[in-house]
Amino acid sequence: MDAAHQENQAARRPGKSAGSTDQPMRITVLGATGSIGKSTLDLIRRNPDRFSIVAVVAHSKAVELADLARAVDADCAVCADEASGLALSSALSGSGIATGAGETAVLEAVDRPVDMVVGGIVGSAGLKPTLAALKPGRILALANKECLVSAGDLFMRTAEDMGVRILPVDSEHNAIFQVFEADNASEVEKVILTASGGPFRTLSLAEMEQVTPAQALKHPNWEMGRRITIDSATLMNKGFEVIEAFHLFPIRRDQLGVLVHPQSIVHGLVQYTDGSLLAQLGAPDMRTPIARCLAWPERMSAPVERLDLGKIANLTFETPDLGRFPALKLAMDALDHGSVATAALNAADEIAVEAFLTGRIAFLDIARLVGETVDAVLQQHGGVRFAGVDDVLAVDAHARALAVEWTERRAS
Ligand SMILES: NC(=O)C1=CN([C@@H]2O[C@H](COP(=O)(O)OP(=O)(O)OC[C@H]3O[C@@H](n4cnc5c(N)ncnc54)[C@H](OP(=O)(O)O)[C@@H]3O)[C@@H](O)[C@H]2O)C=CC1
Ligand SMILES: CC(=O)[C@@H](O)[C@H](O)COP(=O)(O)O
Ligand SMILES: [Mn+2]
Repeated sequence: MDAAHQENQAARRPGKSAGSTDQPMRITVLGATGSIGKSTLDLIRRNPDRFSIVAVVAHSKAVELADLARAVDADCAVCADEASGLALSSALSGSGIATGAGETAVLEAVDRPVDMVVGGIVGSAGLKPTLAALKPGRILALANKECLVSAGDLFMRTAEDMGVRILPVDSEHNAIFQVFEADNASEVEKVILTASGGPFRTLSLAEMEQVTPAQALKHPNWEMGRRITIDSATLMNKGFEVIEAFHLFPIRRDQLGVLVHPQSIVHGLVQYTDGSLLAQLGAPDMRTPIARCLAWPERMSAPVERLDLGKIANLTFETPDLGRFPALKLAMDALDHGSVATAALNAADEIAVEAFLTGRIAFLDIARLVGETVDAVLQQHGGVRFAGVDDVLAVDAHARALAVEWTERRAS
């Protein structure tokens, strides 16, 4: 390559991104000890000039959080669990890293000035801190999909009021984000989320009656936390993702579709009125969508496997079977019923997944429990409109109580 060509190439290279300004981009990571949190911190550690970590937040894994905080030289580390505060402060004593524990400490950590917050807490426990992260001038890289399932309208309204840009971390939504042409939104016909189908994709309902937590925790393609892994096995995760997509993109409910794609290589697709179907492909490694968010609107290098499509050879697609995977239908129906139903859906599912993992209910009971709980909550709170987070948490608490009763009846 001659010098003039090199100069030309360099001139075409984008100079700065949200993360490559003169000052490093300041980031807070919620759910730092989880699968999303650790993938995020891995990318950040590889780019110390580009990013600096302000706060890392977890629930109770104090020692692990302390190690991560040291590794990225965070300003502060916080456990949401009050009782883990002592373990955290001793693990970080002498490090110069500030520590805290409990809900107020989490909200104070979220309040520290940053450019981006990565929302990687699991479940509706993430709702308050992630809502609190919505402050003017920030970007929210959102993985915690339960925020949108529990409180999508409220969450998106707050983000809009605050002028916060939400970048989707969830692989399907990140894929769609990458191929969704905002300028041609009115020409979008369909948005398609792919689903691996989970470990029980080919099992009959009778066979699924017998499956164990250990089998359900073996996702065919992704390494993830326990809750989302079980949700993938029931396809509730895909139902949540339909709700998530409805809130994230300017589309109607009837434009959303799900396609089972066992290889998890094609993550999401957008179909346009001219017949074009645009897709994003990548190895099943969350560092690709996370990197897309961290570097947005540019790109950055990510240490993920490169696809060799010649070797992969076959990409296959199937229509989801709602008879064998009723959780997907429950979620789509909940979206049609509105906010109360989706909040109850998430809360009931959190209880159901935990009950399954601890051997108190069977795998197929998850959808039974969730369906009956959503119906019962709708009967009582059907017409409620969420004005604030406390309204959401009231429905969430009611659904949890009913779901616990369901589990107890099952066990007796
Ligand atoms: N893993 C993945 O590949 C993907 C995940 N997502 C979504 O991202 C979110 C995180 O998933 P994942 O990383 O797999 O989950 P993990 O179970 O691996 O991690 C959950 C994280 O949340 C923290 N946490 C739990 N409860 C609280 C709380 N009350 N306050 C503060 N922190 C809390 C945990 O802390 P501690 O370790 O101390 O308990 C941990 O850091 C979920 O919403 C999931 O649906 C979306 C797409 C892909
Ligand atoms: C990695 C990710 O985004 C998960 O949400 C993943 O999609 C789960 O796999 P399923 O497609 O099996 O739900
Ligand atoms: Mn996903």
